[in-house]
Amino acid sequence: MSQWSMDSWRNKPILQQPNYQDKALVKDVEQKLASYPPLVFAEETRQLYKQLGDVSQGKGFLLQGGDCAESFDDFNAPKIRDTFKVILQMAIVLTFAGRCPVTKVARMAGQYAKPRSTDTEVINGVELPSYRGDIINGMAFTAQAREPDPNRLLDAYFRSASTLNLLRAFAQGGLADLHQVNRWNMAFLENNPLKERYQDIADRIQDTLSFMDVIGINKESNAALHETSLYTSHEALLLNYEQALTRIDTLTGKPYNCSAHMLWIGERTRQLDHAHVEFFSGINNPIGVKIGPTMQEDELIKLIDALNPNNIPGRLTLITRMGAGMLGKNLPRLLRRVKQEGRHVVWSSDPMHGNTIKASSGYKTRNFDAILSEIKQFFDAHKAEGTHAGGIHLEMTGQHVTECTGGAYQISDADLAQAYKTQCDPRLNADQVLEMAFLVADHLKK
Ligand SMILES: O=C[C@H](O)[C@H](O)COP(=O)(O)O
Ligand SMILES: C=C(OP(=O)(O)O)C(=O)O
Repeated sequence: MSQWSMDSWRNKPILQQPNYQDKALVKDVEQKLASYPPLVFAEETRQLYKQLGDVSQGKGFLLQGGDCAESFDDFNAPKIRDTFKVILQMAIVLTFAGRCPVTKVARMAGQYAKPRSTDTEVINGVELPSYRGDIINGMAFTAQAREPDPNRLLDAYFRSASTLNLLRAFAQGGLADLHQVNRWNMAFLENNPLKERYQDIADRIQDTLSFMDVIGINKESNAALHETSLYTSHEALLLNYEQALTRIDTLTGKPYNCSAHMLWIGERTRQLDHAHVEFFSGINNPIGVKIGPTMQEDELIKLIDALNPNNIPGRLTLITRMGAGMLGKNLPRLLRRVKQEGRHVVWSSDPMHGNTIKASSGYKTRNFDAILSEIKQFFDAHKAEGTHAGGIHLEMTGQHVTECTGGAYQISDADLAQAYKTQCDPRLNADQVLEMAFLVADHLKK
């Protein structure tokens, strides 16, 4: 077996990569990125690793969510703030109603690259390269926009740094203060049928805080009451970007990817003998891998062993994305085998990617009932197999979009056009996320 090195992935087959014209510019950009400061610190990554270790042992729940693809144009504070608040709000419902510690991981500050089903897109007889995320090319349907541009790697780095900076400020600077729980996205809650249920949780938290204050436990003595930890993650598709941001940690002497705390390998790039598995086998961050319905038991064990040969709890999260119609047949056999073989993993459910359909109006959408059904089946399968349903992975936004049909407001195919803003796949809006949070909390409590 050949030795792992930071660039040993370059000798392996690789899928879903842009074909840049100017190869010299790519090298130049990679060198610049490698000389820039890391975005996260390895020690933070180890804290997340430890928390995920607890989750894999049944002591906690992973909430991972954010945009399908972050956008260079729609890059502003309100958008970052609103998604941050929806994540907090969902975490509060899960923690309080579900009585379960929640580890929060945002699909933010780097979620810029998209694998695609086809290399090209045809509109009115014109064929152009597919849009692959703002780190690669532009969405506009012109030959110029669709040409992959290496300078976009630098733009993505600076935007990620800036997003992360604001997330850290929100997490530690007071916005996550539990005393503010009533003010997190209350505007959108105003007409929400679940408002009373959320309000009840918020009131109970306020009561608890008042009581704790009386007995001397307050935000001066306990940081957990006014700060939170929010980790970042993205699909690590562009390995030259990930390599450039991989650094040897001075405390441990080991390589850590410092573009985000957690990275995941997508369903389309997780082949055992390919570049993505090679690269992440040598990186020390917690890693996720997407698992679709065709995954076979033997293949899964080999993949687990390639990415977590020492079977360390917290290292590997298996994010299943099977589709509501496929999960019942395919998840239980995988749960059974992984349990039999004694492998430590976090099982998380992505109920989005297996449920994408084309609406009659032509939009790519996902039906809320199908999403809920996949989650419900995920919990039921774990219960039946005696394994821990450890997390949820959502494409969602804090904004008022109409991208997924159904939910309390019964968004129909015809409504999709009202606010369909995603760069690629349909996201849950803040109302739909809250509705889902209560459902998940009910399962967690059970
Ligand atoms: O988010 C995941 C993929 O990038 C996305 O589902 C691919 O979409 P496509 O099938 O339209 O290419
Ligand atoms: C591309 C993604 O998912 P998958 O690999 O499961 O298709 C994603 O989560 O953005």
